[in-house]
Amino acid sequence: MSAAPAAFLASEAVERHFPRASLLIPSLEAALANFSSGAEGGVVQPVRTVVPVQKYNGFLGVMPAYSAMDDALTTKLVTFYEHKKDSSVPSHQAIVLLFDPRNGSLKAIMDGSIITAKRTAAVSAIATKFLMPADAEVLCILGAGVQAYSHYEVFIEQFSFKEVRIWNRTKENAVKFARSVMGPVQVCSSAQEAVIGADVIVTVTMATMPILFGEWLKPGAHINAIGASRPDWRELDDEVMKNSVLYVDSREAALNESGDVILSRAEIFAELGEVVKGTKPALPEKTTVFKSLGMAIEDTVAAKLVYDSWSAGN
Ligand SMILES: NC(=O)c1ccc[n+]([C@@H]2O[C@H](COP(=O)([O-])OP(=O)(O)OC[C@H]3O[C@@H](n4cnc5c(N)ncnc54)[C@H](O)[C@@H]3O)[C@@H](O)[C@H]2O)c1
Ligand SMILES: O=C(O)[C@@H]1CCCCN1
Repeated sequence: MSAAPAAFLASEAVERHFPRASLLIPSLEAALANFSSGAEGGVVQPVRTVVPVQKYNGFLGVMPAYSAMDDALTTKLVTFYEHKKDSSVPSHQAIVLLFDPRNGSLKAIMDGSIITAKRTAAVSAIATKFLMPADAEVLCILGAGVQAYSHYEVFIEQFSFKEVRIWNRTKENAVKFARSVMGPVQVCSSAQEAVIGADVIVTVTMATMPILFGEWLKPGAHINAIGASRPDWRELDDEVMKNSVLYVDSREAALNESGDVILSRAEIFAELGEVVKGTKPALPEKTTVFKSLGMAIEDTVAAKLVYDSWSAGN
């Protein structure tokens, strides 16, 4: 006897079954809370394995996870390469493999790029909901790549900012961003100009050295720090890290992978899942950083959502 062949869900199918990042927010909140509940949360998720491909400035990440609550077993394979300006391929490419947890059979292979873009932005939206200052008016995005777009989409849907600003190292991509999204976006010529007075800041760059400096920050601002996922990479300077209350997705991952956390020696206050559960407070009146490394369990719940919708024939 052999298992039924695995389904292949290309990016169009994933997009069709996962059209909006916000659809995932309830299951992501549950997954974050379960992850931060230890053994009783039923999440098994080792820190990802990352293989450097030094010759080409690239990395291969392997991200397995099992959620007992969702009864879902996946692994994501993701490559991330420092972008060559003339490169025609995206800097991040991914697939997610979904297994039948009862017998180990492979059920589906699906595009992982859309899942990565949307689940990351949805988790940042969750962090922002808890940690942004009351009456936040100004959103600032540093970076104009894939994650900038996915964050913009879910943030505009979930919150009501009066002003959105963007800065990018290559200004023409910031201009392109401002022209292609639905609402008004102000293109800034420097990161400092974009950050000063901002209430919520999203850093979504491939920077390896700080691009956000503490001296620019409005007290009480909330920062979602999405890039710099290597132990020697930074997006935030020491002043940001030391003068903010630091939330992370996973303590273990942050202490292994985040240059911003490791090199600044900043103290981790809480995992986001602990805030969702209510065992650690959200402190929206303080300046807060949510350092996101990205967790396999987020891909697991996203892949389950896509697969369940697809197999129901929606
Ligand atoms: N935390 C998570 O869960 C998660 C998930 C996916 C991606 N990421 C990270 O988010 C970041 C953005 O990912 P993406 O898919 O949007 O990448 P992308 O390649 O689409 O965009 C990268 C952006 O960074 C800018 N950039 C590149 N090098 C820079 C530098 N040295 N200084 C300043 N800006 C620079 C580029 O101009 C571009 O706007 C990456 O660091 C990526 O690894 C995190
Ligand atoms: O969680 C993720 O999917 C990404 C992969 C690339 C590095 C940063 N984190």
